[in-house]
Amino acid sequence: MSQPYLKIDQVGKTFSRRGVESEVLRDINLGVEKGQFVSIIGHSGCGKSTMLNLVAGLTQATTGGVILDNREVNSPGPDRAVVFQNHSLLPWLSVYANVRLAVDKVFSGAKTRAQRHDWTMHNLELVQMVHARDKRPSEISGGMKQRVGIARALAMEPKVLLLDEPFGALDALTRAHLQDSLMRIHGSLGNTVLMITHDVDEAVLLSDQIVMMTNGPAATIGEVLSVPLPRPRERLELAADPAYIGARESVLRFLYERQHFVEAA
Ligand SMILES: Nc1ncnc2c1ncn2[C@@H]1O[C@H](COP(=O)(O)OP(=O)(O)OP(=O)(O)O)[C@@H](O)[C@H]1O
Repeated sequence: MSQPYLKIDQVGKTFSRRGVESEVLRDINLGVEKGQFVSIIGHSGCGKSTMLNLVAGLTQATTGGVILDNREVNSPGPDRAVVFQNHSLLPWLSVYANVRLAVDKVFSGAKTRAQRHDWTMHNLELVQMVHARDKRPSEISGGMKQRVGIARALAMEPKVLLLDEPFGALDALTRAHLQDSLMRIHGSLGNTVLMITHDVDEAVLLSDQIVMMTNGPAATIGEVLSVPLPRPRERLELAADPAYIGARESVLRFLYERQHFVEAA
């Protein structure tokens, strides 16, 4: 059988701090096919960010490993671009320069200056941010900053886009706009995406698969739900769609019946 494009293989992660060991993840096995949009959902503190960081190469697995496109992941690299909840734009650079910096880093050998400029502008267009290209991050809204972060990540042409609650800090309307943008971009570019979210509707609307994590310590994947809704998806039409309602209910049942949130002591 052929390998999935992204494979998390029997991964376990134990942190050691001042001689105290805490097992955060155990026996994580997940395969993601090229072009799939996969969400990870689970209660706070179960280890979702740790899992994403392992794929990003920011954390090393204690056991098992991560394989992307037949190569083992051991360190961060431009083939895995991460967008965090709180934007990580450089405040002294313009919107354009923030994206251009990533473009120059990845494509300085492969594209000419003019091509790198065009590529930067193309990615700003994708997220509809060309109009603010000369602004600094402090001069634009939170939603706009996340758009720029997404443009910067897309501009690196990563093999997998890693989104750690990218819309978590935004108001509901801005969030909906950005979800629609992301769906449109995924629809046209076919990116492989791994996204952490706490929002059940967001997970169902955007995903092909929803990975549901059990509570920690030693959290693992409790269930993977396929979302069989055809694309392109329209949020208003889906609200009354039985398949959408069924998927939403499955995730809610998992989170609130099978895996109650227990507040850490
Ligand atoms: N570098 C670290 N050293 C020690 N413990 C860590 C480290 N990083 C994370 N942890 C612990 O691992 C557990 C899982 O954290 P993680 O941030 O992955 O969870 P999460 O599901 O993403 O949480 P949330 O939904 O609240 O963002 C937590 O108990 C956290 O304290």
